[in-house]
Amino acid sequence: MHLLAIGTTIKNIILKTESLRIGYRKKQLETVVASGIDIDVAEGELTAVIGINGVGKSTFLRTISGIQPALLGKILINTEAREDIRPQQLARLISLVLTEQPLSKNLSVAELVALGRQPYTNWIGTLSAEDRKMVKKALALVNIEDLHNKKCYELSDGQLQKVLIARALAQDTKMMILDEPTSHLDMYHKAQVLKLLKQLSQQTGKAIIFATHEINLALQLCDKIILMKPSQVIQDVPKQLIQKGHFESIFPSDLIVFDPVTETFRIKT
Ligand SMILES: Nc1ncnc2c1ncn2[C@@H]1O[C@H](COP(=O)(O)OP(=O)(O)OP(=O)(O)O)[C@@H](O)[C@H]1O
Repeated sequence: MHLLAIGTTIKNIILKTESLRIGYRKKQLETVVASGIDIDVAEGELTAVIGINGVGKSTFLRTISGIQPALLGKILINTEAREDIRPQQLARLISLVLTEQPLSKNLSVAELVALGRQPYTNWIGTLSAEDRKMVKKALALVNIEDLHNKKCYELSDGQLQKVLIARALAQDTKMMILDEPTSHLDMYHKAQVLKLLKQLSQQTGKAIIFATHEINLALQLCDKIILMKPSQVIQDVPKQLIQKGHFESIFPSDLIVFDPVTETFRIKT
């Protein structure tokens, strides 16, 4: 078992990558998006993946979650090589919340959240008492019990995002991966959803990894940050990344600057 010492606490490592290279392969042609990725994520940790548009955040999340193959290197999930894990077992280890995923908005909230139980139900999808209990618990954790009978087409973007998070919780996995969970949300609801992820990582012990453009919020809330730059991918705690000056060079400096004192980006005047 891989363990990580954080202060005096020892935590299980849920995800580890070694010399990982990600990108796309078409016939003989390999397009490398990022390489030399060495990261680890432990239980109960909230980790943000940040970086400019097109740097490879979604490609990274799709690769670690098994939607697309790695070009090179290792991905260990709960100490097992990802390619050795059968799809059914992977679905019990990783839940995914993707943007723009096709979903039937004709379903009620409870029905959509119940889809998270698919890795556990029989082939006709009959819910057991345990499945129903997990759906109820997921709705309660996200604090949306009052929505359970609503149709998904009746929900606001913020409510729908919470329903998708509840579906991932109902899947009862060690790790939850979200790609831009706060896109389309206003400032208040962005903060609300990210705060919810923080609480869930602490309450449930899940490792939660999400891609985001909300750097200011991620710096305040996350245990760790995976910073993707065109030349390298670095993982560290927010304080260390700030102290080492990594945020000063993320964006071209003509428009916005990072203020290490307030730990926020500002428009250049
Ligand atoms: N299916 C694909 N085939 C080939 N190249 C792709 C494919 N999908 C994405 N890319 C390329 O991979 C690179 C990384 O894209 P990716 O979507 O992972 O970036 P991102 O950091 O998530 O971007 P954004 O912040 O804009 O969502 C880009 O150059 C993109 O054009």
